[in-house]
Amino acid sequence: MAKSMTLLWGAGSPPCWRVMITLEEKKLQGYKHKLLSFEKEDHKSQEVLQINPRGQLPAFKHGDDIINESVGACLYLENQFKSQGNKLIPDSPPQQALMYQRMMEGLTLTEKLNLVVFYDLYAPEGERHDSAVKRNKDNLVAELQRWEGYLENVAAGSYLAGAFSLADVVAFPNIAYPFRYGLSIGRYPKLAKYYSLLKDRPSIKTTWPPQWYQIAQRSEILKDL
Ligand SMILES: N[C@@H](CCC(=O)N[C@@H](CS)C(=O)NCC(=O)O)C(=O)O
Repeated sequence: MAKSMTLLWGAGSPPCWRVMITLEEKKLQGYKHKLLSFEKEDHKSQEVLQINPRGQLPAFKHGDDIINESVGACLYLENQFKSQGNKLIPDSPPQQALMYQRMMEGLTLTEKLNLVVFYDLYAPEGERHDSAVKRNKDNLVAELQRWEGYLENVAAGSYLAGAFSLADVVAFPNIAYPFRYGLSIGRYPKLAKYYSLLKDRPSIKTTWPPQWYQIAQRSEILKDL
């Protein structure tokens, strides 16, 4: 079954990582995959555009069915392979509600993080403002503190919505990311604990971005948050 799946991915991309974690959790090893380079603009190649006309990664298909949006792909895989591997959507209404809530909030975290880390990419020279940099940083601090608060209320050794779920699949890459950019363990102890709980989970360890092994910390851009 996995053999009929193709994933074009970029190393360190949180959306790609989500899909890869889900494929591992659902025991779908053996899917075709190709690591592409953002630096070489591989994501704008015909090979990607044929699957993802936005020229973004992930580009994912199962047979002839294309589902590129990372959260959509995770939901698709869970729904298609419900009884295979780990169950990623809880049944009980309160846990399911919390799971969907945190899963979708994970996208807000992505957005706020990207606005700080990739500001220079989004705003061309001449259109950059110190006030925007400050506002984006303040928004990210508020968002990270919100997640710190969520984890404050989570039982020790537990995940975002009870058992490991799609909420963790979607949010974890965006929690790992800030630490790679120097986020303070001291100021965000709950996030740091959650990060260290999940980093050794087999599905996460196996899919760890290859270049992160070479350079553990990319920069210190988030160290003062
Ligand atoms: N909403 C998409 C976002 C995908 C996305 O932003 N991918 C980035 C890599 S992290 C990308 O390909 N960026 C290159 C570009 O937009 O040109 C998803 O969640 O799958």
